[in-house]
Amino acid sequence: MKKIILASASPRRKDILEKFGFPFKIKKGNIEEKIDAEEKPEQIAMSLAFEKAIEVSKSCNEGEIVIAADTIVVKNGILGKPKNYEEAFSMLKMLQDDIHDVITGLAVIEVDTYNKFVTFEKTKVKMKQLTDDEIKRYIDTGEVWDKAGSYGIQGKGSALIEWVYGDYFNVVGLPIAKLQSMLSKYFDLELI
Ligand SMILES: Cc1cn([C@H]2C[C@H](O)[C@@H](COP(=O)(O)OP(=O)(O)OP(=O)(O)O)O2)c(=O)[nH]c1=O
Repeated sequence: MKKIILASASPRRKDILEKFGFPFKIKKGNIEEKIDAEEKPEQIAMSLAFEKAIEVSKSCNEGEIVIAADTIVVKNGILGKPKNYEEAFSMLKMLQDDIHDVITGLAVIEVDTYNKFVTFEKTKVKMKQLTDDEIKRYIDTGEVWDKAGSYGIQGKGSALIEWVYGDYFNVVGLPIAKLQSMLSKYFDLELI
């Protein structure tokens, strides 16, 4: 019986995968998320997801399948997690009243065969117009810190979003429909 290892410390990725009742374990690797500004955003998200999966697969056992993901927000460059208040403010100021892309890189590695698959999903998100005061009040909710682009669509950040075009779960951090297809097609693993 194959076992899924989710190479992630993100509670959101865990929540999404847990819905299926398929048993899995969590193992978090420790990679430094370096971004090469020369590369395309899709490539960056895939490389980071792949590095996370490789790192964790080194300490995995036979029969295990490692899943990793990396989510970035793209608008005039790549927006990761904010390091401080000013960064969170300037990200939200840039995102408000406009459309941006959320890209999640997804990597799956089978430990036995070393078969590897890497892909990405892209979702378009329209954030509504926000005053500086609204941005500040949102930062004060405290939910911006561990989120790419400084917002969480699944939390109070839902009130900032006008529309989403594409996979909502991709914005939250795990493109589950794509993952389900990948596991079924290449690893004979059925989530549903
Ligand atoms: C845009 C957006 C991002 N996010 C989150 C998803 C990711 O967890 C996070 C981006 O950081 P990531 O580096 O992708 O992931 P992580 O550090 O949280 O977890 P790990 O590397 O251990 O798997 O931003 C939301 O939760 N909601 C949103 O609306």
